[in-house]
This record gives sequence, structure tokens and C-alpha cells, in this order.
Amino acid sequence: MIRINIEKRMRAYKGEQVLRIDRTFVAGSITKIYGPSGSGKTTLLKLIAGLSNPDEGEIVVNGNPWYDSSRKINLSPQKRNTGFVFQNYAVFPNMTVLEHLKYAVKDAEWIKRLLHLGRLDTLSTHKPDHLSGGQQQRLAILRALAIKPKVLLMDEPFSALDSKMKMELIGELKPLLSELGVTTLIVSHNQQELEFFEGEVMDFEEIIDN
Ligand SMILES: Nc1ncnc2c1ncn2[C@@H]1O[C@H](COP(=O)(O)OP(=O)(O)OP(=O)(O)O)[C@@H](O)[C@H]1O
Repeated sequence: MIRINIEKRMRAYKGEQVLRIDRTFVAGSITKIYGPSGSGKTTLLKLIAGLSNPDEGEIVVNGNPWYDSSRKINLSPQKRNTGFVFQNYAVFPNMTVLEHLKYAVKDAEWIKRLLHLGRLDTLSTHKPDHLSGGQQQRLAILRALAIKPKVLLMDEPFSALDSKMKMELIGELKPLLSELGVTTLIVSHNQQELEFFEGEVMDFEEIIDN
């Protein structure tokens, strides 16, 4: 479970904007996050991962405080160990597909399963500049899953995939996420692409506070 109650000042186009979030994400659930560009969706994921800090408040995950401004607790991103799929993939240019996964995990059977899931089994020796955008995006998803995270944060994870690939991947991801029991937050511009995930919706349209 993720319990988050925070405030964060964002430097927005129109001046300062305060992001206020008071929400609980149930353990093992999937939350679909929608909202206008610049409303703070990526910021929320970064706050949970520890890549950005709130101005005040607390974040508690499975009973453990990850951030608490009043008690000066702020766990490093490494200790939080979330799976994060970045909007721009953030894959390593000098590592092959297989090296990305081996860097994250030793379990060869698990790696094999992930490569199949992402349809990258035949491309395992390729480096990112020999992969298409969609293949790089799938690699970013596999890398996030490789560590079997308890919290999975995905920022527009299917944006570069054609609809057939998207449907296949989503079909296989759903049982995998429930097998891992991972609490998942997925940001998307496209509400339609997430309709096959049963889950809560978080709409930033209702959160923005100027
Ligand atoms: N480190 C930061 N400190 C303060 N403000 C930031 C920081 N990073 C981004 N912002 C601002 O916070 C606002 C929200 O950005 P964010 O990337 O979270 O939006 P988003 O909802 O994910 O948008 P998009 O859908 O376009 O990706 C923007 O106005 C941005 O300029």
C-alpha cells in the first residue's frame, strides 16, 4: 500500500502551482493516472520514487516511512527500489538488451520470461541505437519489472507501441503484475489504451490547485 499526503510547489508555465495529493493506493492495485500536460503526473511518480522531494508531508509504503518532512526521513531512490518506466525510456546506450536485464537481476529464467514478454528474445544482443523506439520502450518496461518491484511507476509506457503490440503486451502484463502483487501507477494521455486494466482512476484535472 502507498499512503501519500504531500505538498509540492511546481514551477509552472503560469507561475507557481501547488500540487497537493492526499491518497492511498491499495497494495497490488493498478491506478490509471490521467490529466492535462504539465499538471504534475510525472512529478507524482518522481516523488514516490525519491527522484524529487515534496516540500512537506509524508509517503508511507507497506508500513515503512519513505518520506516524512516532520521526522526528516527521506529514503534514497536505491532503498525505495521502485520499478520506474521513464517517458523517454532512459535506457543505457552502451548496454545490450540482455545486459540491461542482467544488471538488474541474476535469475536467468526470469530474464528469459521477460525477454519473451517484451518480444525482445531475438534482439537480446542489440544495443539501444539498433532498436526501434517501440523496442526501446519495451526494454524500459522489462528493466523496471526485472527487479520484481513492490511499487511500479510507469510514465506513458505504451506511447511508442503500435496497437497490436500494445494489446499483446497489456494482455501479458496484467497477469504478471498480479502475480508480482505489485502496486502499480500508470500515467497515460490516452484513456482508451488503459481500458483493459481494471483499476482506480486518478484524474489530475481535479487536483490542480493554482
Ligand atoms: N523539479 C521541479 N521543480 C519544480 N517544478 C517542476 C519540476 N519538474 C517539473 N516541474 C514543473 O511541474 C509541472 C508539472 O510537470 P510534470 O512533468 O509533472 O507534468 P505532467 O503532468 O507529467 O505533464 P506531461 O503530461 O506533459 O508529461 C510543470 O509545470 C513543470 O514545469
